[in-house]
Amino acid sequence: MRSISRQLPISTPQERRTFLLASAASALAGLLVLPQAWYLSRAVRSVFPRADGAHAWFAALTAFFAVIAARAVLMTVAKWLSQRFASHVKRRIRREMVEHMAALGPVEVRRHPAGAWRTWLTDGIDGMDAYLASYLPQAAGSAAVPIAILAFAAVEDRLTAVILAGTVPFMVLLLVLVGQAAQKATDRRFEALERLGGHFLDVVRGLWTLKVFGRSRAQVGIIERVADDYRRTTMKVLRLAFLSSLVTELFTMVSIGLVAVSLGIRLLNGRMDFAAAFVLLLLAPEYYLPIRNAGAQYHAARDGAAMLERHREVLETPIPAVRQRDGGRTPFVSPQGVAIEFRHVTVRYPGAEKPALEDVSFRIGPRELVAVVGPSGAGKSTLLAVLLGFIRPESGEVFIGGVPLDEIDLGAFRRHLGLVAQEPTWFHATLRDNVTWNEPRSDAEVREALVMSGLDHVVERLPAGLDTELDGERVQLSGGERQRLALARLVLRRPAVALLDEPTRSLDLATERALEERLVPWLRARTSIAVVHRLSLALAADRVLVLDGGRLVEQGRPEELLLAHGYFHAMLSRYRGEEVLA
Ligand SMILES: Nc1ncnc2c1ncn2[C@@H]1O[C@H](COP(=O)(O)OP(=O)(O)OP(=O)(O)O)[C@@H](O)[C@H]1O
Repeated sequence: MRSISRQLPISTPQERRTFLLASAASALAGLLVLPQAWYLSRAVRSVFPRADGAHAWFAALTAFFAVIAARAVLMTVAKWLSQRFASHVKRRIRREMVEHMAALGPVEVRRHPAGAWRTWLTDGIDGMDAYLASYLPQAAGSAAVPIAILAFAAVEDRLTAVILAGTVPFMVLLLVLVGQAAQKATDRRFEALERLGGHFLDVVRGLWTLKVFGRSRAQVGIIERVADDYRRTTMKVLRLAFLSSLVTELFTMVSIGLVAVSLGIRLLNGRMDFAAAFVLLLLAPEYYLPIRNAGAQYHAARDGAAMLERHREVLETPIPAVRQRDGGRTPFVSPQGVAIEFRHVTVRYPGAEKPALEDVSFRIGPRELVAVVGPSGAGKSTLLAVLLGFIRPESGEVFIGGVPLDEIDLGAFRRHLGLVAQEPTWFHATLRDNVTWNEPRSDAEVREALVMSGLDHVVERLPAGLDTELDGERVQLSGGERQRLALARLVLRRPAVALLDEPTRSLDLATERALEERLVPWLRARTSIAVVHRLSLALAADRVLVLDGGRLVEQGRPEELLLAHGYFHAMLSRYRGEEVLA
């Protein structure tokens, strides 16, 4: 439980204010139980004959109801403030995680499965309510009530104070023991929930492959197993939650019983005033209430704490490329591009033995189209990831316009970049918004981009043309159409540096050739790097970089490389053979 209190998720003054107010209101509502019990005992005593008379009875009862009303108001205020605090913290945590996720970039983000991200950002954060809105404010204000009751008992009746003080350590010890077991169980349950999210996502994404390979049933079996694991861990958590409730309830009953017996005996012997005994008897359950609440809510609170741990882990993951995010240097980039230089760059993915790029050096200038070729896994996409700032080299340096990439204001540099990724994405919006990114563009500009990318033929076939909603249900784009959409985006952006990762992979040969004819002059008008498997674009490039096993094994003009009869020549011979077969 101490570990939870150490992780107060407060980071803004507003959150601190709301939390303190909520805790104060909750503590005050708790403390009012003292006058409440006091006035009730006076009212009850006044009913007996020879007591203070009707007037005192009425006054005590009025005060009792006034205190109850004040408590109700304070509890409502405390609840409202706690909810406000919870929604502030949840909103901030969600924003911080999404912002950090965006800053980490795709390479780092993939270190956690997509399903885990989904679980954290939806169920995980929403599941923090019990922790943030109930557990924390109550826990912060709860110490005040038992201390006040103990002090009151010490003044009124020493023996009751001794019983109250003496029983608490046992209850805390029992709770700590159950809590330790519950911590492991709740953490396992949270992990099972993450796994479940991941497997569901795998099935939805990979249904084609799973069906064709006859693995969909097996996958359903896996989901059943994971779901069963989640069910079992949830049941274990619930068992422990019931156990901790049972332990605290039992112990509380025994302790209250002890207080009642000691008070009763002395009352019978006439050694104690009725009102004093009655008020202490009323206060005894309130004394144990915070511990009972802690026991009952511990498992829910642990879920919130587990989510907070994930939040901290994500925020502590260092952002790969950018050493200085704000106030970085801005290289001069002209519309014709910028000089990009790799000097002895070696890149290793976390945990990988072999580097993905090894001692790679080259230089590209403005108005130059460079094709990067090489077998699968050679490090071509990694080269682009380095340039985009998604992964940081282990050694060596990258210079943009003479400025080291590490010192660059990456946000400003990325505004000059355009990218056609290997698997282009589309968003739930109209085709026009997908091409323009919602930026105001003239019809002529959009038209030019459509023609250049070959997307115009696709638009003609769509029911509402450019205003067709891409919703994934009625209108879906094929792989080649998505690629053309990405190219249209690139052309419309007019970047100084164009990066393309297999831009024509899903296109048929005729479409590819037609596209290249239009695209190559455009690419040559800026700094362009195109990763290609299909080598016709490489033949049209100003220069070719050949990667193999992470090393830059050849570079030069395509005609020079062909004459050298090296890697590129061999690749081209194979490629031509495949093309003839195709
Ligand atoms: N996120 C990653 N984590 C760990 N290793 C990775 C990661 N991405 C790529 N690799 C490894 O780095 C090496 C280079 O991968 P990269 O994707 O750059 O190759 P590529 O030349 O683009 O391949 P392809 O042509 O198949 O796309 C490969 O061995 C790959 O397994």
